[in-house]
Amino acid sequence: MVDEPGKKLLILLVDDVPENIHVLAAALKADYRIKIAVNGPAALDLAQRSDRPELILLDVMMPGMNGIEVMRELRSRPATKDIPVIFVSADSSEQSQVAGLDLGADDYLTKPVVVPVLMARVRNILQRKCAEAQLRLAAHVFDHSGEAIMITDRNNRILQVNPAFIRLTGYAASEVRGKSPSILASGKTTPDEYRAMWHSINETGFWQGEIWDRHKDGCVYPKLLTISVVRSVSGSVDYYIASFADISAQKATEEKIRHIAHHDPLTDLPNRLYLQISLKQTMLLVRRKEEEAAVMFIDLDRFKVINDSLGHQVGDGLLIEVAHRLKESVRDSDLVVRLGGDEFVIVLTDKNAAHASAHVADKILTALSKPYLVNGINLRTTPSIGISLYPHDGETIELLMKNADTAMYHAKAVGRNNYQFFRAEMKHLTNDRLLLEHSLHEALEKGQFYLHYQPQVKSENDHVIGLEVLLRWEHPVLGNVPPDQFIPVAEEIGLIGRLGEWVLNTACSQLRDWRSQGFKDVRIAVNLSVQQLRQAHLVERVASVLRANELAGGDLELEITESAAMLNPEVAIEIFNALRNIGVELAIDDFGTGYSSLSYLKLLPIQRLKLDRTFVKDIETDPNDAAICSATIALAHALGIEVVAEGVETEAQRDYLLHREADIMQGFLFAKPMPAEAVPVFLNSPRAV
Ligand SMILES: Nc1nc2c(ncn2[C@@H]2O[C@H](COP(=O)(O)O[C@H]3[C@@H](O)[C@H](n4cnc5c(=O)[nH]c(N)nc54)O[C@@H]3COP(=O)(O)O)[C@@H](O)[C@H]2O)c(=O)[nH]1
Repeated sequence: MVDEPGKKLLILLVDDVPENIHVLAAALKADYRIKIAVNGPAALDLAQRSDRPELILLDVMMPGMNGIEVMRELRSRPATKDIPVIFVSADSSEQSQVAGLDLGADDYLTKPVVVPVLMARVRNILQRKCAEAQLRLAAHVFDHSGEAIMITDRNNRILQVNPAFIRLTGYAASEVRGKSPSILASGKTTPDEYRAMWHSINETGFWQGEIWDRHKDGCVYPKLLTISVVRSVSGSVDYYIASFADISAQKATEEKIRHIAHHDPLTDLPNRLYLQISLKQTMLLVRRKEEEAAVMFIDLDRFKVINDSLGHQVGDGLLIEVAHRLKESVRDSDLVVRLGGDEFVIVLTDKNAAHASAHVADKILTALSKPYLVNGINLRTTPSIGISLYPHDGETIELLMKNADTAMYHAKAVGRNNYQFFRAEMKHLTNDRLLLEHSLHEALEKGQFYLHYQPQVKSENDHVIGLEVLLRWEHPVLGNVPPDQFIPVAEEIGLIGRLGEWVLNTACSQLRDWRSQGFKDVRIAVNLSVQQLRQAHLVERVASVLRANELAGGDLELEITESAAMLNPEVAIEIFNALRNIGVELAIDDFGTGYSSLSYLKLLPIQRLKLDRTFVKDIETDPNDAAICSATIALAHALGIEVVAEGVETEAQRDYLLHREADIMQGFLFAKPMPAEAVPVFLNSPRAV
């Protein structure tokens, strides 16, 4: 029975004498609702209805079923057994009062009733029942609460704990009773935090917050704890009531959300947002410790080419492995971030950040240049690294990042696969790169490209058997931009496909012209980029250009660099075979600078290997280069392939290569690349015959 505010309690009056009923009702009706029964069966019926009485005033002597029998019935029925009953009887003997109370009556009144006594007894019983009901409710809440509850005395010794406490902490009630709650402490919540907690409890009588406790099994867990003080009427502390819940799951969810917000989903490295937050803290810390910080901007060389030609899955796999190698190259305390795409940033601190970052950059260059195996495909990539130092190169995050980025562009511009520290004079470089990209986009439409042709001669007689087609770009402001500079950019911005097609069309149409002038025996050698190799319908396009210019397949040689062919050798073999089927000749360019698998090399249906000019250059002075040249020629011949030696500049080089039986030679010794109109003159010259 719990008091419902605003609703009067119901009392059932049971008496067979109307005058008695009248007296009782008159006394009670102002404060209570009244129901009346004039016999035992009617009383039992009313007592178990849904609108159950909170108290029954029961006459003992009634005809038929007397009060004692009614009482017995009430106590035997579950619905009525707890309803308080006051016997009202004319029998004032002690014996009869005891008998009534023994039966379970709550009180005994004798007739004639004295109204104030009646009122006081009724009030007392109802108040007691109400308090009992509230205690029962509180006990139920205590026992069944999902939150752990712990009651401690004024000395903060545990008095009572509920079942949820036992479940949550792992301790039985008997193990904690009489002990301090510090038995639950983990050591993770600091003394300062506890001091603040007690300050609030003592000052306000209340505290709520998160602390870390230790389960009996040793596990440390976070809990949300509420402590309130119970004071006596005089104001002194009687009890502390602590309730708490394990918030591990909530904390884990919060942590997961924080992690997602601060990390890159592909590599699980911290992201740009995290970098911003962390770099700010690093700068403060470095200042305090009088140290320095280095921001290293890392970009993978030609990543776009790999991604576009081998697909995003392979690109993603490569980025995951790069992230792993970067982590391996630095200390745990250093920060490795993926900004997006193929851009990574490392932040490290040191007394001498320049020295430390140079050391790390060397490690990264070595680690990232090692071969990768992604989805069964062997890959290679290299990084270009730009480094800015704090506070020397900038006092803000934006400036440090910008300067590291500029230094990275410089590293690309000076040949990739290296690192550069930021220098003020590099600033113009970023603008140059943007200008280059922008200019490249419109160069084709504006007719700024043209071709040069470099003769290839038969070693034994210097007869010109081919002309390598070399792309040139004359920009009105930038002047002559070397292909080494603009071709990688054209690849990165996705322009190389269109550009390559223009080269093929122009060169084939030029050969047709020369053919019509009577030059029947030279073929042209056109460079093909890795992205063109993956172009849809490449073979059909080549066939169609040849047809359009009335050329045979053998009039055209396609040169593919060793690294492009080995990027995905299976695909290269398939495309090469298709090109061979239309009669096109095939050469592997820059041989020796990439990483060839011999098992794949022998499967490629190629006619020529072009020995890179870096080996030819020092052929007379460097025994290693000489050995590579000899070995390459021997290998090619063993596979039935001809060798074109590139970059032959001196008679001595020529003699050496002739002696080693290089089949074809190309280089400034014979002719520099020349414009189309110079070619007929050269072909007609006595040397070229
Ligand atoms: N995908 C395409 N790549 C192309 C195309 N046109 C050129 N290229 C590639 O650009 C790289 C640089 O070429 P380039 O500056 O034209 O240099 C060529 C020759 O001028 C140079 N060479 C030739 N003989 C000598 C020599 O005796 N000494 C010397 N120092 N340099 C010499 O070599 C370059 C030709 O090299 P290769 O192609 O490896 O035979 C270069 O990688 C070109 O391939 C194009 O249309 N598409």
